[in-house]
Amino acid sequence: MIKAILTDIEGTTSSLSFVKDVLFPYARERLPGFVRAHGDDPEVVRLLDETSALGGFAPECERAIAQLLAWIAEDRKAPPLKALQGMIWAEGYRSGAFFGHVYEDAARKLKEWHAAGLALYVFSSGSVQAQQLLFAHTGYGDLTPLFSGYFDTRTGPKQAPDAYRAIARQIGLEPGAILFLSDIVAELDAARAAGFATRWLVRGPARPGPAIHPAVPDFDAIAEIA
Ligand SMILES: CSCCC(=O)C(=O)COP(=O)(O)O
Ligand SMILES: [Mg+2]
Repeated sequence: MIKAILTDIEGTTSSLSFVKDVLFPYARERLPGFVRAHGDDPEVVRLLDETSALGGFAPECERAIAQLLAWIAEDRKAPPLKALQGMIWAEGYRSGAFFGHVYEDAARKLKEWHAAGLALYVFSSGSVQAQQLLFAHTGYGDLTPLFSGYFDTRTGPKQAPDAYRAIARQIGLEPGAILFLSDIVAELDAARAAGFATRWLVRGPARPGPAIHPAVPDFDAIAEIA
């Protein structure tokens, strides 16, 4: 019996286009200026040091900026990049430059599932701060009260079964009691290998895929949960 739902964001609760065409360019344009302006912020210094360590070079601000921009270009889900993007998006949400996009069916079903007693969690490559910002600033209001917790790649890569095992331990449920929702089959494979139930979100035209992950066009089609 499903007791908790763990959901991906990009392509699942929210559109690919919002992340790729709104959030990513906003952070890319502001990242060099943000890092230079916050060079004495201990958290930014820590993230730049982590960038240098991951990149294999001695700590140096301009070198770290170049590394971060290279990771953006290849959409590398490096934790210090994702953390800095979240810090930059905070200003975008605060100033009203954009809202957090959430599909209508996702917002409605998340509210229904929460009201029915299911525990809701998020697992995204975006930092926990970025996840909370997105759900706090949606067109359907602040959805953060619906969620019991957030996980990012500091728990582990989304395509690694161990990340889902760690999440199940932290949630305190057997993996089989957790349903994972994602648009990416490799993520669903990892969750399934850890024992999670899965649904494959295929928003837009239907695509052939593995029967082990039932395909659904939206959250309304996940009817048997609640
Ligand atoms: C928290 S919104 C930004 C999502 C993000 O940064 C990203 O890389 C996409 O991650 P997801 O795991 O949600 O596909
Ligand atoms: Mg996704």
